[in-house]
Amino acid sequence: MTDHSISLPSPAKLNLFLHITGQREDGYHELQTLFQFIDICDELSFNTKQERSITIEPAIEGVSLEENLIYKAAQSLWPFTSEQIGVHIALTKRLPMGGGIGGGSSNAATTLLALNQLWNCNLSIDQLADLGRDLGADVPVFVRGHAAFAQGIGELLTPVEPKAPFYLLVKPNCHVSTGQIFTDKYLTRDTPPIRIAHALKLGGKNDCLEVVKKHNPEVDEAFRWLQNYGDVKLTGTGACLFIAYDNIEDAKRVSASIPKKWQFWICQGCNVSPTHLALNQWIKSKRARGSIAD
Ligand SMILES: C[C@](O)(CO)[C@H](O)COP(=O)(O)OP(=O)(O)OC[C@H]1O[C@@H](n2ccc(N)nc2=O)[C@H](O)[C@@H]1O
Ligand SMILES: Nc1ncnc2c1ncn2[C@@H]1O[C@H](COP(=O)(O)OP(=O)(O)OP(=O)(O)O)[C@@H](O)[C@H]1O
Repeated sequence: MTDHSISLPSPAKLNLFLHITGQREDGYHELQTLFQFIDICDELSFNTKQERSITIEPAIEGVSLEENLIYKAAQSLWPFTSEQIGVHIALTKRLPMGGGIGGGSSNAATTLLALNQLWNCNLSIDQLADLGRDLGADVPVFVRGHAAFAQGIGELLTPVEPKAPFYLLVKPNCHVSTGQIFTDKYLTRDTPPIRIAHALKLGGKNDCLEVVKKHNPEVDEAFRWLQNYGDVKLTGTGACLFIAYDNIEDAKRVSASIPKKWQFWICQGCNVSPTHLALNQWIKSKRARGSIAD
């Protein structure tokens, strides 16, 4: 890595619970959720160039360049750059899309954090989180880079330190439409609000689960299979399901018999985002080379 290039991991997140406490006039839902990162990551490599263009390789199947959240995030920083700077971004995609683990939002946040450095935009984390909010409800937590209790429509974040167990994460073979879940008239929308201390101690449930299972029989099937092996949870609006284990061997034992049709990962919760750990390392070595004043 040089002053003109950086490679960063872009992690997934889990919603350890997700309560819907109401709905606003504009249709958006008021939530309470607990975000924790996990150590499965996409990888993004950024190389600046002396022409004003943003290129991404490889393209994501089914997503045009202009729709790619990486492109949108880079574009949102244009107003804070000089005319003659651009970027080429190499993407290694590992996170499944539409699984409720926030890969697109994470990629957007990683791009904001990287280009803020490489393009010398000098924006604060608050400013980057504000830009991120316009790209997706989950972008700000990835920008801030700490596990958080979220309220409002997901934008009011309080950093927290939940336990960081191992997780068995399973992806049923289907793609859940977030819009379809949030517009279902039978969605639970009146869970009473809880306090942070309660959330950390006792956790909660995912109010989307029943509606997600109803629209996606494959989630229902995977949920019933996993129920034999622990306390199964849905992340976001799915389709991914997870079980927490204190011991990695337990996760491995269950994973050995998972039906072949479902993808799975064994991972660990992280309360600090791997993106921030790598970025701080890069800033430190840049300082050591004398390129940034303390
Ligand atoms: C449910 C979560 O996964 C929890 O982490 C996220 O809040 C959803 O994140 P996302 O997919 O990035 O969501 P967005 O792209 O911002 O919104 C997708 C759609 O979900 C609905 N939506 C989203 C967030 C929210 N608090 N209320 C909503 O009703 C809206 O219909 C919106 O059009
Ligand atoms: N860089 C990107 N990576 C993944 N998806 C992207 C990206 N850019 C745009 N998208 C679009 O965003 C959609 C949602 O992607 P994402 O991986 O964030 O879903 P998700 O895991 O369900 O997230 P969430 O929990 O935020 O709902 C994808 O189906 C895709 O059409």
